[in-house]
Amino acid sequence: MSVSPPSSHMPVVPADVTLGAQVSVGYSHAPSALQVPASITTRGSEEEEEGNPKEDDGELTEEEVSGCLHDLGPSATGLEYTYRALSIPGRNLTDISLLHNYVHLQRLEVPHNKIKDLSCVSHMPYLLFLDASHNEISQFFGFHPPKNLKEVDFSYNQMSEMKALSAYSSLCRLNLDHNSFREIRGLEMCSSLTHLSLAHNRIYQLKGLGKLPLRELCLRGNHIRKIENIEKIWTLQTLDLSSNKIQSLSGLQNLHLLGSLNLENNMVSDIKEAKHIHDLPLLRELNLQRNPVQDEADYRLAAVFLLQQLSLLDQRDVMAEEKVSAVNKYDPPPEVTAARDHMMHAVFQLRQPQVIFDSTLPSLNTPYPMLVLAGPQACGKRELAHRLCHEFNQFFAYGICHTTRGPYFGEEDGSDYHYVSEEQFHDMIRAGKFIQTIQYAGHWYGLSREAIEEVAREGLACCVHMELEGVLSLKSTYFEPRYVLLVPTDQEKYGNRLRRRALYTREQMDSALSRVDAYVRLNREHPGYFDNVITCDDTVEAYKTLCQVVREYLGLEEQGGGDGTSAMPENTFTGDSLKDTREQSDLSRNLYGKVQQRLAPPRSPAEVASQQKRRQLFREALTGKSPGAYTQPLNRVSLSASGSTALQAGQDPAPLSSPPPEPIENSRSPTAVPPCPPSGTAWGVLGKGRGQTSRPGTGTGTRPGQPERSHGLRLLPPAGLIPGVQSEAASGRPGSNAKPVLPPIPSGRKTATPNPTPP
Ligand SMILES: Nc1ncnc2c1ncn2[C@@H]1O[C@H](COP(=O)(O)OP(=O)(O)OP(=O)(O)O)[C@@H](O)[C@H]1O
Repeated sequence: MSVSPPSSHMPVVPADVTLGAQVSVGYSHAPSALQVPASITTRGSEEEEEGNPKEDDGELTEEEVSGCLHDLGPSATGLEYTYRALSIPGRNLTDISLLHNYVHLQRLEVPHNKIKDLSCVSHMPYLLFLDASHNEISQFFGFHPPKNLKEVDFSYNQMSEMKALSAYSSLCRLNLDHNSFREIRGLEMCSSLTHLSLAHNRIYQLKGLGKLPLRELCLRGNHIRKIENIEKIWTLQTLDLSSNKIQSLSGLQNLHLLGSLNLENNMVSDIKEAKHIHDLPLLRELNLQRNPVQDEADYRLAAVFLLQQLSLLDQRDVMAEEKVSAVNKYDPPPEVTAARDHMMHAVFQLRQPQVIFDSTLPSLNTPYPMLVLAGPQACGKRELAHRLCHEFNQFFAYGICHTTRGPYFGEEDGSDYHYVSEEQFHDMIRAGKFIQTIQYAGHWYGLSREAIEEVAREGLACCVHMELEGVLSLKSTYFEPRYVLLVPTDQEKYGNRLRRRALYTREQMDSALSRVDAYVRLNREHPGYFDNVITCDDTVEAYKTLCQVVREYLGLEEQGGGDGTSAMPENTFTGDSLKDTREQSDLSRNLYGKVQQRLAPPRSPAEVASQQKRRQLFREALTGKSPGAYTQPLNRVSLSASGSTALQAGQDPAPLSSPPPEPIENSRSPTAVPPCPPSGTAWGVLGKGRGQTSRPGTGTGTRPGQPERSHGLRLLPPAGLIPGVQSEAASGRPGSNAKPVLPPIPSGRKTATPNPTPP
């Protein structure tokens, strides 16, 4: 250990004499902790030795000091070794004036005494840390400022007024808890102040903090009603405003570094206040205990939802499951919405008497063909759907959804939508009428079974447009449409289109714009989720591409056709002759099959193999030895349909071998679909088409030369008439007798064909 050279003015006191066990190594020109006159420093011990203990008059003695010095090291000037810290807690000291001699002290701790006067600190220019808490000090910083003073604890004193601390530019931490301050002031120049605590004072207003570089601010237990004047304290990380009278969290929104906020025991009553701290990315801890907001139903879930960045709420960890539940409750992602939607409709359907939707039942071979145009609102998909259905009216018809929104100008009921009241819509949900629904921009939209069935009965593929959730929900059903995503890539153009419509609020437009990302993301993360993606910044271009895509689906290019109509030059069915009927049926069956095949999503090799196997089995059954074998598969098909119907009525399904009933006039009700007659002798039965209902995009009216379809029943040529029809047709629709004998396309779909003579 190096020792300072002895001074000529003042001898160094040997340690064992002056300071007992403490080592004396110091030297200074000014009196310091170590340069204590021996005569003084030994006084206490002499008195004790004489059995004359010093009276406790609250005056600090050299002896006490010598026993409480610590932290030996180089002085601030670096010229000598000194004790740099003095700690004398809880001695009932009232007078510490003696300490003015201890100029080298860097740390002074005199808590839990009865000190009123701290003027001795004026002589400690190197003081860095001062703890004078739990005393009786009434004067705020009543000493000349030690230039480098960094930390001061004046908590539990009797101070009531703050004064300017402009000379305390090094002050980092200031604890003024449990005093009687009413106002914060004088701190503006404390350019290093990072920690300030003024808990349990009488402060009624948040002010005087200017742009202090505070990282921690505690104002617990005051009378503050409003969070104000701290928006510029961008450095703030921890804020304790508990036990005040705060109602709103407004004023916190700019504190982007805030990580912990304690508002326990305040008057926050609305969880919506969380919006003010919603965007604070680093906020991890929030305490709102003992606020009226705690009484709100689902308070915690709502808070977790609004403040998903939190890891600790009301002193309880925020679990991952809580976050998931909260998000699913308040802003379910599309897949959750869709899953719920699907579950709801599945349950409501199950609760209804079983109905056979014969035209759209899933098929062993290919599913009912559908085309779904998906994309954000106003991307043009509705218009494209209409145009497509118009141009390709031999293949597609527009599936009319139901909605609770009112018609826009020019919209007619049954054209774009069926407009229904909210009550009607919910009645339909409860009646299990919908395949899927969506709540969008405050309105309900739903695709009903009947809407699809209506199109299917006409032998057409159903074309619908919908939002993402609709797609997700539809994917859970047995329908397997082709999905075409129409996505705007030019945000400005899309925004302009939304604006031009003058139908949407600002929020709706923002929401539509923001949803574009969801489509893009889904498409990126799940390649193949959509069968085609078409950019729709330019509607004309988008339509051209869509037509191209659809032609490819339909294989119309192969047939040398340009558009849908020209693709079928032979499409001249008159209905006059059996030959015509056969040819037309063959053609339309092929076309329909094509629509079906093309619109059905591609199958995996395993699926194809399985399908072939089933076909093979079916063929074997068809070419069986017994004469009845020919008709059995179809009978079985029809029986399964009618069996369901019979079961519903509490009857036994008809046995496979029993002769099928005569075809009956079809009613609109799918339950009325009769069992199929033996295919060798009878015709398949389809439900009633839309008849004369005018519908955009589908073409209306009866073709010249065709009989008016008054009964809504369509009979088709027996499958056996055309080579290969039986197996193809029959195998196509187990569980339904309708699909194998779908009507001719296009002309046959509008009218019933005459009942041909069975072979
Ligand atoms: N059954 C449904 N399922 C899912 N989404 C649907 C359904 N029916 C309609 N939608 C979609 O709901 C959104 C709102 O429909 P609406 O007709 O009110 O909007 P719009 O302003 O006319 O826009 P668009 O021109 O896209 O139809 C549209 O994106 C539409 O495609």
